[in-house]
Amino acid sequence: MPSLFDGASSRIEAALEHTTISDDIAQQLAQPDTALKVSVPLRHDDGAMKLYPGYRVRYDNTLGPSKGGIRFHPDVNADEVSTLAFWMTMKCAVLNLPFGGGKGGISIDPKQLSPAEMERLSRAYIDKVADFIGPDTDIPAPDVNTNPRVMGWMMDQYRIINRAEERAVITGKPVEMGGSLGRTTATGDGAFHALQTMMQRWGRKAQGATVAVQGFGNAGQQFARLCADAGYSVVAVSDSRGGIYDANGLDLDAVAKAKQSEGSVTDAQGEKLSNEEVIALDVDVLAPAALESVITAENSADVRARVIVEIANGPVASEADATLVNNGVQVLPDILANAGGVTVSYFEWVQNRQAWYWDAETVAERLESRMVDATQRVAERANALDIDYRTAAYVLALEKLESAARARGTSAFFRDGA
Ligand SMILES: NC(=O)C1=CN([C@@H]2O[C@H](COP(=O)(O)OP(=O)(O)OC[C@H]3O[C@@H](n4cnc5c(N)ncnc54)[C@H](OP(=O)(O)O)[C@@H]3O)[C@@H](O)[C@H]2O)C=CC1
Ligand SMILES: O=C(O)CCC(=O)C(=O)O
Repeated sequence: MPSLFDGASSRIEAALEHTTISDDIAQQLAQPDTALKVSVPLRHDDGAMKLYPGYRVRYDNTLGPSKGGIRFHPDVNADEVSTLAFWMTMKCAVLNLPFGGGKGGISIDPKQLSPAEMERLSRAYIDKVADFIGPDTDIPAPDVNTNPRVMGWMMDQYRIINRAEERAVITGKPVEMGGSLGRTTATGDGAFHALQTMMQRWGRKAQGATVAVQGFGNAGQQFARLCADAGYSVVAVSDSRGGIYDANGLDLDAVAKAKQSEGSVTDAQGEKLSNEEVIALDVDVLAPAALESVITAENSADVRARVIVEIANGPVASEADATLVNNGVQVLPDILANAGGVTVSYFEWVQNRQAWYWDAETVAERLESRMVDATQRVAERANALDIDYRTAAYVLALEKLESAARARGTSAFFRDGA
């Protein structure tokens, strides 16, 4: 099996077959521009001191400062962080955001930490990466197992180190600290706009269409709620402990309550099923909203959904692409479908720099407009070239990056006006 990174970058090769741009850009994107590995010290509540591996990668800065979340998870490693930073590069390019791609993380199980340990860990991470990040160089944000509270601690630590408040250094902060309204729901909101835009193009109706969502966190939960409100029937949801199913549609308020009070969706009413079974459900829309590579060469033929909305980053391994395309499964790719989060992060950065804050309606309208525009551009390019949506999104991203690299003129690949 190829590494996560090799699998991800193979999509560039596929896209280059459908565009006339120089493959110099593929060379430029073959590895991260800068990668930092640190040891993050944490004094546990019982007095024990342990060191955890931490990472921050600035993948490519052609379009602007690198941008991307910070993940706390036991599986975080250098290959994963680089891959996530690569996807951020492509995502920001598809959305026409003035950012390159970055990502960070710590290899740790945050579920074993008290709130005080989480705060010390978040501050210790910033102690290690403070010289590497900045509002004009690299701007972190939340990802799996990190949230506005963690971003607030991190921004505060950056203030302590620099002896100056710098709100635009981190996005996804609490609103009280300069966070944008609408950032918490933005990833789910954006995925929903991408789906609705495509449904309209296909002439398909939401009413009664069935949806399964794997992952009931920040992004998955909001997407599920919007789908239910729009008339879809959300028949299955899952989290790290497994899933639940109801052919008549789940009561999402009850599911959220069970998740909040008991820690898992599996504590709500519904037939129990495994995460593997969620992937194979006969539904109209499958939304993987948890981790990478849940649809692989092994299980891709089991997918019965008509549409996959990639809310997670990299939920479909590259080896599964061909089977899904051949089986007529329409995949709305991660670098489009989950771009709502970074888009509102961009809005937050703009608001921080102007010290001028937008109301919730303005954020929502601008997010919808950007998501609809990007989805239409991807769909139109896919139709024009008779290719799948993922390849079309990569074509758009590569063209954007290539023309920016040429305009910049500083890249080794584009010297002398070549
Ligand atoms: N937050 C954001 O703004 C953005 C997030 N994304 C991507 O969306 C995905 C989810 O992120 P986010 O919602 O923020 O993260 P959260 O930490 O809020 O939620 C993650 C969810 O995934 C579940 N999960 C973890 N492992 C598994 C597993 N093995 N099988 C099934 N479910 C699992 C978790 O379960 P449990 O609750 O039990 O831990 C949780 O419900 C990630 O891929 C992330 O990179 C993409 C763009 C932006
Ligand atoms: O909001 C951001 O800057 C990045 C969010 C993120 O990590 C992602 O889109 O995967």
